[in-house]
Amino acid sequence: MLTGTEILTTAQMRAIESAAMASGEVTGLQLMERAGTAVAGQIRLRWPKPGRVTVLCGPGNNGGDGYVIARLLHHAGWQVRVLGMDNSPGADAAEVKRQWAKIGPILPLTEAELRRRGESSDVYVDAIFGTGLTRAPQEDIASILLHMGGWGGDWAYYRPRIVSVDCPSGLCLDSGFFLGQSRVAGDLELRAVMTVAFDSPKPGHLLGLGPDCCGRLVIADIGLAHWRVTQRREIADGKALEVQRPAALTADWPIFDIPDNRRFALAGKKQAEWLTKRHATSDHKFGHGHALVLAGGIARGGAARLAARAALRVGAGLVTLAPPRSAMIDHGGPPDALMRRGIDDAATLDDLLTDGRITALCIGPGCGIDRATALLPSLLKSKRPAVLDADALSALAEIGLTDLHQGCVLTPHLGEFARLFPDLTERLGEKPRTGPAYSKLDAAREAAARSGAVVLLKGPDTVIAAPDGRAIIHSAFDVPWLATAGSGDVLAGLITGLLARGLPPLDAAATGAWLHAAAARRFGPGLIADDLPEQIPAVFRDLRA
Ligand SMILES: NC(=O)C1=CN([C@@H]2O[C@H](COP(=O)(O)OP(=O)(O)OC[C@H]3O[C@@H](n4cnc5c(N)ncnc54)[C@H](O)[C@@H]3O)[C@@H](O)[C@H]2O)[C@@H](O)CC1
Ligand SMILES: [K+]
Repeated sequence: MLTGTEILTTAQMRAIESAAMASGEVTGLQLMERAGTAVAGQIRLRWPKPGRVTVLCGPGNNGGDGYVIARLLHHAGWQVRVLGMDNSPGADAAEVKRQWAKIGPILPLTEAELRRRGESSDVYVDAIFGTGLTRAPQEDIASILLHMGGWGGDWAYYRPRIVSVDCPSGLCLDSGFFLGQSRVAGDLELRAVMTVAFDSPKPGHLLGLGPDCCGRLVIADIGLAHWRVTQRREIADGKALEVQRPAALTADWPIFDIPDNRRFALAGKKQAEWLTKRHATSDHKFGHGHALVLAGGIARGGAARLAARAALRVGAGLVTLAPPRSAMIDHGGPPDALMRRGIDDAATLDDLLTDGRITALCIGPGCGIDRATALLPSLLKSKRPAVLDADALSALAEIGLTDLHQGCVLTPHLGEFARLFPDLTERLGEKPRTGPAYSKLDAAREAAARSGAVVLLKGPDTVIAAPDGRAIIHSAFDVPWLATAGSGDVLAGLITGLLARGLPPLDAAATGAWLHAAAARRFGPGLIADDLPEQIPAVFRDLRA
């Protein structure tokens, strides 16, 4: 598989930091100095004219970064006010706290102090909690965070400039949820205009409420790459994660600014590029695969035709639409490039699947649950790569997961996922109280391991997981207009077309998700699902340019 950008859990990040410090080549204090320097540098880049800044420092090393930032901004001419805690932090944070104390006072970290009249600031640096958050904030800190959360709801046209160090405090960086708060967005999550995190993105920057609350995400290199590479082989579960991001960057949505100008490789995008350039092993249409899309009865044609059209557009050599014979007339609409074949029952499907040139199947969109239930056993028995979507997922919830195989891609939204994996959904719905909180990534991985299939769990934060533990996060919070009727049918068709062309299931799912969002991004608001397949040629053309 082509590699994308690695993301690290908080435990993995700690392991890398420990390895770096144990090597004797770098100290914790140096890392803290680099982290603080990166944040102060980003603040000065964004707001070159020194102003008034309040730095809120928590009890641990995140707070330590805050004291470094306070000192550096002070030396750069900013008027700095520091709010901190009366605790004994670790040696590194204690040292930078001492250094700050020689420059200025440390006022109490309380809501009253934060709100003191006449003390408003141009920028607030949130260095309260980072990767060390283990439980919901309490008392004074909870009320500060709640107060700052109230500064920036969705409809606030002026967001005070909160810059978060590593993450908005209270956010669990493994799950993207705020500990002690509901998983649904409210008005009280702390929303930063910019978050500067270190070395690699964490799952919480990309999942759940993270993308909205982090604001612009800057990943600062603090010199840990060497240990990341060596530790990668040793990371306990050995499972690399990858991340994709929108190609078109929009302000205040996740952006990865890499100080050393490394390019972030995008798993799905790289594969899409490869698809546009690859030399087919054969110029014959069968060299590009043959996808079979099982359709439903009368008046259910649209969904399957959307999927079939997407499979054609993504480059499957042939696509056959297979409704029951009685509904053939209803499925006669465009595109004319589609072939049609009536399939009434499992025996006819068995017959058809003796043709080895059919390289991928799609079942679910507009299929009807009864028909999906009747045809699924034949489809699964054929061991052919297949996308199971919509009605096929409901059917699967009835007949069980036992016959799934590695060539299957399940594409549930959260509701369908709940029918298939009720226990995982229940865990995903619980209020997160302790970190690391159970995440969408955990749920998708468990579902893939349990079912033996690739699971693509939809949403603006789509998670794609394979049974062997590999996982990909595809964040597309910038295209809310993709949530439109029929959009999922198109995604199923894109993945089917890519499977038909021979992509392995995890790659096909990741590339399909990437193309799907890229098509929506290229069209813009006002999109209906019919527009999506029509954008695919333009997306491919852009990739070739
Ligand atoms: N470890 C390192 O080498 C580096 C760490 N860095 C910074 O250090 C941060 C991690 O530091 P820490 O591990 O000290 O953790 P944090 O500073 O994120 O957490 C602070 C401390 O608060 C305690 N705590 C957790 N939840 C709490 C709650 N609800 N109420 C009260 N106390 C709570 C924890 O036990 C922890 O000791 C990173 O996010 C990053 O900002 C950077 O300086 C770069 C280098
Ligand atoms: K923070």
